[in-house]
Formats: sequence, structure tokens, C-alpha cells
Amino acid sequence: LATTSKGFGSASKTKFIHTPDTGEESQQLLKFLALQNAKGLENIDIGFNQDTGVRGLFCTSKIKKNQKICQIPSDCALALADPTKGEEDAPTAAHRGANFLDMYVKNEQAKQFWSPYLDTLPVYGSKLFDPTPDFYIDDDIELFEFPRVIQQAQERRKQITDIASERGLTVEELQFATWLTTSRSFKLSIPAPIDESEMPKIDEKGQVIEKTGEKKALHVMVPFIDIANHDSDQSNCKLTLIDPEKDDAWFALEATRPIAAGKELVIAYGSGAESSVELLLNYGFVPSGNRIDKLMLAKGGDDTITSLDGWTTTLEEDKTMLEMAKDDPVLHKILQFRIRIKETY
Ligand SMILES: C[S@@+](CC[C@H](N)C(=O)[O-])C[C@H]1O[C@@H](n2cnc3c(N)ncnc32)[C@H](O)[C@@H]1O
Repeated sequence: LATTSKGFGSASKTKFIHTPDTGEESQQLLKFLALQNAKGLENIDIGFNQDTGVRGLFCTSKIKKNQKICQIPSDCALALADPTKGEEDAPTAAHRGANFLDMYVKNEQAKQFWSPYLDTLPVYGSKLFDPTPDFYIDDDIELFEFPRVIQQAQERRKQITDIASERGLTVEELQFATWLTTSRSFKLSIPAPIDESEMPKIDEKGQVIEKTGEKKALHVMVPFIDIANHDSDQSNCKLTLIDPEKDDAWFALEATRPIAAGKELVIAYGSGAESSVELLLNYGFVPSGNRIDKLMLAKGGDDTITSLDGWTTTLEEDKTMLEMAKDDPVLHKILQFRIRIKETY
């Protein structure tokens, strides 16, 4: 417990729910960002949630609604495609993983510049590695008993195998890079950089059509902000892009509600309304609750379920097995998912 001032002489206790991350990697990342003129770093601690042990971001002081809690210069972000081409350059998750390896890990100059960030990323098999179903063997994938999970996990694996051979990468390195980039990147819609070498376009009246205004989808990894965890129902901040048309654009973590000092800063991943199926497939975790699941399972939704008859086990059996699967992370995640779906149904 620490004490913070509330103003007017009254002091209140701030309950911290995290243990600060004092490790060398985090300290180097903060130093690197400070050198790049990042703002608001003092408002946030990188730390470990004392309940879950998961690394995340925690605010050190009271935050107002709409406050830009921290700002990271856009030069620090890692684009996962050529910004002039956007999705054309990286249409699938596996392409973005391959681009990450080529552009940052295997490019000596880029690797050196970004090493304070790259060193903070999860490594394969570590506590921070939360595998998506495509890492599982076929028999385990089947145990999810959910058609779209099985189909997409297999599809992802095929994409990875194809792109690995196309780009001269090993399947293992590309599978991990694909997980890393999918679970940590933000999809943006940005004004496409103007290609001055291109001939100006003329409209039917012979007027030059302004080259601005065109938007491209681009996935980027934003150091530091990518440590924020997800909350399906109670996020308190979001990522915003400030001045995207200017050279000195910024990525900001912006409060969507007032936040008390000590709270974890949590965002809503992806579209902001991701079902637990999407969260599992792209980020590798099953949230403890998720209002969006009701819409997903509803009649006419993406994953309509008309009955629970086809499942091999009941909700109660899954809950009993979950208790026994504490030391088996693969089975634990499969059961968490089955319980999430059945509870929603
Ligand atoms: C963008 S990273 C967030 C930072 C991550 N905790 C770290 O320290 O590198 C996304 C990963 O964080 C974890 N994560 C985020 N939100 C979570 C949640 N609500 N429950 C469980 N794990 C979560 C998952 O492992 C996910 O793949």
C-alpha cells in the first residue's frame, strides 16, 4: 500500500495490485523510449498482476477521462508491411509474421535500433508465451469441439507452412513470429504516404485529384503500449493515433473513463468487440467473461449453436476436469474455452 494525495489536504490510500517489473529488459525499454521523447511514461508502471501473475501496465496516479496517459512517437513503432501498400503487402497473419522476421529480426540495422524493444518480447516456451490453437497437435485441436476453431487453426498452420517455404523461413520460426505479431499488433487505418513519382490523377473536368485522403490498413507493433492486457467488458483506455498525417505522429494510450491510481490499464483488443473465439485464435487466451459471446452464439450470428447435444461432455464435467487439469496448460485452455461457450449458451 502506498499513499497518494487527493488534494485539499486529504490523503487516501492507493491499493496497488501489481509488483513492478524491475528487470533489466523493461528498464532498457523505458530508457530507449525516453531517448525517443516518449511522454507520460511516469504515469505507468510495467508490472505483474498479483492475482494472475500476468505482465501488464498499471497507472501510478489518478487519470482523468480522455487523458492521453502516455504517448509513443510513431518512429518507434514497427510497421508489419510497407505502409504504401498496406494489406496488399501482408494479406495474412503469416505474411505479417514473415515481414517481422525480414524487416526487424534479420535486418541487422533495424535489429540494433529496436533491440531494447525486441528484448522485452515473449520467447517461445516462456511464461509470457500463450499459444494459439495452431501450435497444438491435431488431436488436441479437435478437443475444442468448435468447428470454426478447428478450421481456422488448421488454416493458419497451412498458411504458415506455405509462406515459410516461399520466404525461406523455418516453419517453427514463422509460427512463433506469426503468434507474436498477431497477439501484439494493432490494426490501423492510416493515410497512405504520397508517392511523388506517381503521375497525378485527373478527374473528368481535368482537375488534379488531391492525393491525400486515401486510407490503407496497416498492422503495427507499438512498444510499451503492447504490454497492455485485454478486458472484454471493462476496458478503461484505448490506443489512438495523433496527427497521422504529420511526420511526428504519436501513438497514445487514452483513458476512456476516469481511472483510480493503482488500477491496471486494460484495452479491448482487435475490433473492440471480439468474441472469445477470436481472442483464442489470435491472442491465445480465454477471457473469464465476455458479453460479446452472446451475440456470437445468437441465432444468425457467426457461430450459431442450436443445442449443446453434440458435445462429448457436459458443462459440469468440464468444470470437474478443469480442476484436475491445473498442470496441463493445453487441456486447461481447451476446458476453459468449452466452459466459456457452454456458459454463454
Ligand atoms: C499484447 S500482449 C499483452 C501483454 C502481455 N501480457 C505481455 O506481458 O507481453 C497479449 C497477450 O497478453 C495476454 N493477455 C492479455 N489479456 C489477457 C487476459 N484478459 N487474460 C489472459 N491473458 C491475457 C495473452 O497472453 C496475450 O497473448
